Amino acid sequence: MSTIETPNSITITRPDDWHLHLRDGAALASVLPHTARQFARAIVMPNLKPPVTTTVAAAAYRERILAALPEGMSFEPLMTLYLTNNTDPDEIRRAMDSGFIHAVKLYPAGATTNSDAGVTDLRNCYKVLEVMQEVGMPLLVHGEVTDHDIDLFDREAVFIERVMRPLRRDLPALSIVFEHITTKDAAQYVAEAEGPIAATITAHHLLYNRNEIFRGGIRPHYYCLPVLKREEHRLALVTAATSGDERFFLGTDSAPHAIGAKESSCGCAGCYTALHAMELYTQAFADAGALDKLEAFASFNGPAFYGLPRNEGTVTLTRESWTLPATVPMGDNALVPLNAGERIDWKML
Ligand SMILES: NC(=O)N[C@@H](CC(=O)O)C(=O)O
Ligand SMILES: [Zn+2]
Ligand SMILES: [Zn+2]
Repeated sequence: MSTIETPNSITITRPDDWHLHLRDGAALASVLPHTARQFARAIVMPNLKPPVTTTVAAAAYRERILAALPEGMSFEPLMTLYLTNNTDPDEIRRAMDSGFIHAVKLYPAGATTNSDAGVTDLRNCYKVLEVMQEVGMPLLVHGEVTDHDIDLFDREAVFIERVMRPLRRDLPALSIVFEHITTKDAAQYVAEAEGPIAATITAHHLLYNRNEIFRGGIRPHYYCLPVLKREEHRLALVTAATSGDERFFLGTDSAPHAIGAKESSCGCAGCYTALHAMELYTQAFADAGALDKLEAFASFNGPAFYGLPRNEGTVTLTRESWTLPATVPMGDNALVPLNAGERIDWKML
């Protein structure tokens, strides 16, 4: 696997997205080609309504994804199950045996979009987590506490102390991905922890701090959860992503919401980056003078953690300015991508 790198062009092994929302139905059909153009595979989040809680439901969802894939495009959905207070330990064995389910997702109840069916107390799930540890099924974590007395910007740091440390003390061999980390606390925790732990990092958390949500007015398309943090946290994430540490890998958390659900008096959380994810990551790595570290982050570290082969083939990004559309179709509605109407400096061929 060779990396051909010049300041104006980079060719890397075809990357994967280790954290993605594809939704369902007409929305799925609209957004899937964007991801399939950029990535060979993606870990598909199970927070549908109702959530994907069984192997049977995940199999049906996987078929709907494959049926929505345009002719001539190749893409492999890596399915996940949504953990609830009532998940049956036997469901984990069925999921493992399926071969197409690669992880189980923990949403603390009320933490984010479609998390109402999530876990209210992780102690309800210990039998399930023990089976996951035994069979080698990774746990993916939306790492925020939801208690109302915790400041929104502290939710991830508090999660480390209250949930992550006790969980990993009790189940030290359970593989865990700390999803979409947003703080220096989480980056440091993952870098220093013992045992099988990794983290995904989004492009928007590498490029923006929380000022972006308020630049010249309130900008709902920059609102996601966990919310953008202070500059010192962004810098820590850039350091982690570009460090070469194989525990950190790419997960866009691209999260499509119809325009009206975002531009609202109570707008949904989620940034849509599936259209231009690799361009954004390349920008972040170029800004850090670390283009030589992009391939490991985007194409090697994720498969190594999940025990999957690296992809065949390559993609090339060149330094070429283009303008993001103002909107893109989403079923018979539309969504506003991150950076809508703005110029960006890299282009995937
Ligand atoms: N990241 C988000 O802000 N939103 C995600 C849910 C999630 O990943 O927490 C969504 O499904 O819309
Ligand atoms: Zn999340
Ligand atoms: Zn997500």
